[in-house]
Amino acid sequence: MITIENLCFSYGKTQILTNVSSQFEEWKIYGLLGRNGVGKTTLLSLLAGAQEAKEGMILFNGKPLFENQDAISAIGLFYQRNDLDREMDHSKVEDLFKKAKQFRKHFDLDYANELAQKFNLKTSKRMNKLSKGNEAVIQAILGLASRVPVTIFDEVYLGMDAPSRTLFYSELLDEQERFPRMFIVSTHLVSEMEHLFDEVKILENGQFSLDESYQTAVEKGNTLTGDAEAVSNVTKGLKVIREQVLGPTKAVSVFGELGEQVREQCVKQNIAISQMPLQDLFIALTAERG
Ligand SMILES: Nc1ncnc2c1ncn2[C@@H]1O[C@H](COP(=O)(O)OP(=O)(O)OP(=O)(O)O)[C@@H](O)[C@H]1O
Repeated sequence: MITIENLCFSYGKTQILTNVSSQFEEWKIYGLLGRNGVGKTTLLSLLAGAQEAKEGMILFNGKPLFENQDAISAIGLFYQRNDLDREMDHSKVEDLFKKAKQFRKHFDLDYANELAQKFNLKTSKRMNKLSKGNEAVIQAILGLASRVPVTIFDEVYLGMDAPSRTLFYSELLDEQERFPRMFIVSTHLVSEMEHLFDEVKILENGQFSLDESYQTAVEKGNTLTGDAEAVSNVTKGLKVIREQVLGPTKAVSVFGELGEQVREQCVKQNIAISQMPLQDLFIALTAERG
């Protein structure tokens, strides 16, 4: 398990993370969401021990994570193009897989080759001759086949075409069933990936503005649609995150638990309640404060 306590991080005078506290538990898939530049990659690199948290704490199974040998062998960070690839620019994909096998004791070479076939990736190709999409595919394969207890994918889908992304998502779910472990996945493709998530964390203004199970998160976002005046009355005092007026009809999205009273009012006044998809909830919540 990874625990973050009062984590602060800055690049020079620019504060990126401010007093972040949270937890990442075993056997769960976490979706890390946030607008461009909020600090997702920064947070993931801290979680992977690639840089040190100078203020606050990051613990791996109760002990400081940075330069902790147990954490180093248990956590893998996979992103579009990493140093291992660069060092191996003139090597073949099959050599990269063999190298990964030496480096990661649970790396499954047969599974990596099986995935390469599924993704139509020729393992005899040299690394510096790969398309951008295939570079991304390699990171997905390395992450899945490494079978490390904590697998972090930082926007690894970038450059992959739609069929490859779909294959990646289904392999990730299959792997999670075969060898349960923790996955932390940062993404902007919320609607495409939300079915993967057990937990959702939205990073905004240096903190998690939402940090809960996927189910709880989506149950909190509802759109009330009906007669404009009736909807305005029912939603008074609720946390409104989006409003749309369509002639005499109004659709108001609210965040938070809807009480029995509100639900009864909606039935009486013919106001439809629909749960917001995570993508819409993410846009509305993060657009709110710009
Ligand atoms: N090494 C660095 N030195 C200085 N500033 C940096 C450095 N790395 C990132 N930043 C800045 O820190 C902020 C957070 O960057 P980060 O890459 O963590 O965001 P992100 O949420 O992953 O963004 P995106 O979704 O666009 O990939 C950005 O403003 C970025 O410009």
